[in-house]
Amino acid sequence: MAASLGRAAAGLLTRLQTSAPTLRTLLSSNSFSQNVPSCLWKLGRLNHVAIAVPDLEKAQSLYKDVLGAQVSETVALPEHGVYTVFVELGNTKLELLHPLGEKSPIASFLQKNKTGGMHHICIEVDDIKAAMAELKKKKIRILSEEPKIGAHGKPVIFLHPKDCHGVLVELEQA
Ligand SMILES: C[C@@H](C(=O)O)C(=O)SCCNC(=O)CCNC(=O)[C@H](O)C(C)(C)COP(=O)(O)OP(=O)(O)OC[C@H]1O[C@@H](n2cnc3c(N)ncnc32)[C@H](O)[C@@H]1OP(=O)(O)O
Repeated sequence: MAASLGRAAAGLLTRLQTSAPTLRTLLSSNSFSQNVPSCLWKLGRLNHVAIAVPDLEKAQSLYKDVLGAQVSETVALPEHGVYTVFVELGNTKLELLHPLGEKSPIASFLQKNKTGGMHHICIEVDDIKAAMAELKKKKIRILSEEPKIGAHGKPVIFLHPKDCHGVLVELEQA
């Protein structure tokens, strides 16, 4: 009786020793980690790429008349200090931006980039408040205390370009 108990205990010990690395492999394998959310919010699709332009009519005409894209009317967004025009591209959009008012956030950008240039990218998120909380913890500077309502009538925030490898990043609640 004692001998058979001893043999069973030894067998169990052997199985435990071999199962620990197996468990580690399983835990680190893709099939396992893909099902474990790393945070409470998720990035979605690229909503738009924004281009600051010194002459909105000329830029509109380039995309509409020369490149044949579908181009929206000009919309003034005084709370953002910009005029916007959207260019439909099928898989995403371009947002043409032009300064509105004396305190426009794109004025100094256009002073440095006289002929215009890529100003920001906008990526959708499923939970902007959760994104803000986590990004703050990770010391990414958010350029407003609270989300603002963006060009699509949805809450948006901007992340400092110096914390995003030189690119101004807008996050929009999907
Ligand atoms: C309607 C809405 C929507 O789509 O829903 C919109 O588009 S609103 C679109 C307009 N709104 C926004 O952009 C809101 C968020 N933007 C901001 O808060 C500001 O523009 C900042 C990004 C903080 C820049 O502020 P400001 O122009 O006063 O500072 P600054 O000229 O001294 O720039 C500080 C440093 O950041 C760099 N920097 C400035 N703007 C940049 C940009 N767009 N992309 C990459 N780098 C940029 C400068 O070169 C400089 O680097 P160096 O020190 O190395 O020279």
